[in-house]
Amino acid sequence: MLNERQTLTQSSRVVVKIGSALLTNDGQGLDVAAIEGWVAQMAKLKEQGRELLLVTSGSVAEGMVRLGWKQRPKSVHELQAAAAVGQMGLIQTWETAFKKYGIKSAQILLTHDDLSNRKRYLNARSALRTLVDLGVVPIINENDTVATDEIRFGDNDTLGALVTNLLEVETLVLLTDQDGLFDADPRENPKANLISEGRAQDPALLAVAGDGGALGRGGMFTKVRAARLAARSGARTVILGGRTEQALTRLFEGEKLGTLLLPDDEPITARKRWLAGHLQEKGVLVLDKGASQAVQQQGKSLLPVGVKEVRGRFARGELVVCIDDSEQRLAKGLINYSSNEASLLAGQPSHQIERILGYVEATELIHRDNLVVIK
Ligand SMILES: Nc1ncnc2c1ncn2[C@@H]1O[C@H](COP(=O)(O)OP(=O)(O)O)[C@@H](O)[C@H]1O
Ligand SMILES: N[C@@H](CCC(=O)OP(=O)(O)O)C(=O)O
Repeated sequence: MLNERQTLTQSSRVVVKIGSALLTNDGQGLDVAAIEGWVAQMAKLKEQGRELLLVTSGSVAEGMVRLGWKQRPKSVHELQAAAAVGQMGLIQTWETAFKKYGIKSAQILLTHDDLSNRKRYLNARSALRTLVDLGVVPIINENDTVATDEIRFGDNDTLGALVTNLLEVETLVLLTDQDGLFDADPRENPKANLISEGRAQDPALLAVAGDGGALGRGGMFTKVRAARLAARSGARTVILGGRTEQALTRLFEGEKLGTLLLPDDEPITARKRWLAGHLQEKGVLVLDKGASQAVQQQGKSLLPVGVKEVRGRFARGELVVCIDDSEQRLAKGLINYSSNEASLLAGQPSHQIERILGYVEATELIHRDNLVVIK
């Protein structure tokens, strides 16, 4: 049996989130040398065959420096202005650093709403999946020009967890300016001890996690909360000191660094619960024998050709139930087409989708990653 740290080394898809405190040397402007150091490590992780997504903060902090503002503004419109100015420098710095290793990167700006609205959820998911499949590193930040709550609280930890849920990521790494979660805030109590491992859902952890510093950040509280959210899709979270030499590469070699927060459930169980618990069933698809077997026994995606009937009204991204012709419930999943579109596509081979609808959203009605079999 592998221990938890060894299991970590086998992560094939990883989200690395880097906070403002680290990126900007506590508000002094972007720390380009440090950024180059993390990119060198991420390039190694990629060489090891891992897929990587980066969630980066720092747009507001960098914008403040560029605009000559000494203090983080309070008003949302000024925060948005700072973010818009700073995001330019942030993305340029990352892109230049990744380019040195021949790694392509892409800018993705998201709001939390994008990930709770079902249709936009699927859109964000397929765009990010495509980038990752192409070997591109998505560089994700909040879309601060349209976000108001997020920018006020300055919390990219939650965004990191939502991206983790979105793409079945195994490990979320929250890089920060402390070596991990301590049993008290080390800025206030120098004798505080590092917590090396815990369960994300442990309420005692939230109790010791304090808030952030002068840049108006979420601190450890939002990190533990993010770990809980990530655990909902079975992911583990590591809160890791970004200033420690080669922290990222050493972590994925199995070294006991940072705070590892574990999910209670296996990824599959967690994902099932997530799909089942958070969404209402909006429609029913009646499958023919071939499709029933493919979905239930072979874990395949559901193609339109195997659907005999579509019931109910639903939009792209909503949850539908698949049943066989004796009304037995087989599976449920997030559908790629609305009920009107699905009715037109039922019974048709996938290569006809474009002729019928005029466009192709996906070749399958429900992708197997978004499908959970009912036992
Ligand atoms: N129990 C704790 N253990 C470690 N750090 C803590 C704890 N409670 C509060 N903190 C504070 O959280 C800060 C990190 O959070 P934050 O400033 O939001 O960073 P980031 O920009 O990386 O998200 C640390 O600098 C630390 O002072
Ligand atoms: N999206 C904004 C705010 C995000 C933020 O500050 O988060 P964090 O530093 O990770 O707690 C930014 O890039 O500055």
